[in-house]
Amino acid sequence: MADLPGIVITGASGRMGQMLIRTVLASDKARLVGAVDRSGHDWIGKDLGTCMGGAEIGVTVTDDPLEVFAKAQAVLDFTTPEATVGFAALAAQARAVHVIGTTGLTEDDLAKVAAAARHAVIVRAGNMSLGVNLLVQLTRRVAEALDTDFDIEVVEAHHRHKVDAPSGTALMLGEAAAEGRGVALRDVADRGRDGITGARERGAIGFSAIRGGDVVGEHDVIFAADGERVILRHIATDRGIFARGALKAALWGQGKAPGEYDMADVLGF
Ligand SMILES: NC(=O)C1=CN([C@@H]2O[C@H](COP(=O)(O)OP(=O)(O)OC[C@H]3O[C@@H](n4cnc5c(N)ncnc54)[C@H](O)[C@@H]3O)[C@@H](O)[C@H]2O)C=CC1
Ligand SMILES: O=C(O)C1=N[C@H](C(=O)O)C[C@H](O)C1
Repeated sequence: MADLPGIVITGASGRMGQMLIRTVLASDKARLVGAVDRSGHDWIGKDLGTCMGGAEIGVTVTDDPLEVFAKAQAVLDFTTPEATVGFAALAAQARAVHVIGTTGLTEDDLAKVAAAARHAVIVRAGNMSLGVNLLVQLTRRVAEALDTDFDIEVVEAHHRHKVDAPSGTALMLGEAAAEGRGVALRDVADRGRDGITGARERGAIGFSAIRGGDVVGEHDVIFAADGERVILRHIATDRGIFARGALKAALWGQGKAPGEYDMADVLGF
């Protein structure tokens, strides 16, 4: 048991944090060695098991990441951009594999993550599920095959608590579509339409976001031409798919050379 990679989970009380905890505790390939949440959260200083409504498990939730990262081989991090940038530097210092699921990172945040990846392994993806990462490959191939007679639109739906848009997944799909077309997403992205927008530009990749209820995550990539539409779709109904992907990434990253990787590397796509 002591030989198994030790995992720390940040954002332990969150929707993904709790799913990651259950996934790691159920795994025979890793052991949970720490749980972190933000200063002031009412779980700090308490046993994680009791916080989650069960028996004690001997892991105390802390707001001191450095202390627990030092005993970890991997950190699973689904928190906020600000927290993730800080964790990237600390995980690199501890030489722990940092699995980043957090979305909504700015260019500046990404530069800081890239700097940390010079010293340690970082696996970052806006979606860690097998199905979405397959959809990314399919999107690239369909975009390669169809010309700009086909308008590309990415439509996503998420629960009412989500704070960023477009979703990290929508951006991954948009990037894949742009790559397939041989263009840069930043040059063709059409985000946040409202009012008299003018007609759609040929070659644009559009994004739309729906927020409501408890939707786990739904993504459509629509290729719309005159007379026909091709629609690629992924529907997530259980956050376990993201947590299993994150744990797989943490195990895959052990012993790899420092650098920034994604789920396509982990899954061998
Ligand atoms: N890549 C993927 O496969 C997926 C990514 N996500 C992303 O993960 C992130 C979290 O999503 P949810 O769990 O739904 O959010 P949530 O709001 O339920 O959880 C966030 C957690 O982070 C904690 N936190 C905030 N600041 C912190 C700090 N400085 N230190 C430690 N903990 C801190 C909060 O207290 C909370 O427990 C979002 O960016 C979301 O888009 C979500 C699902 C899948
Ligand atoms: O916030 C979420 O919930 C999710 N976020 C990720 C994203 O931004 O794409 C992944 C998943 O869709 C759920």
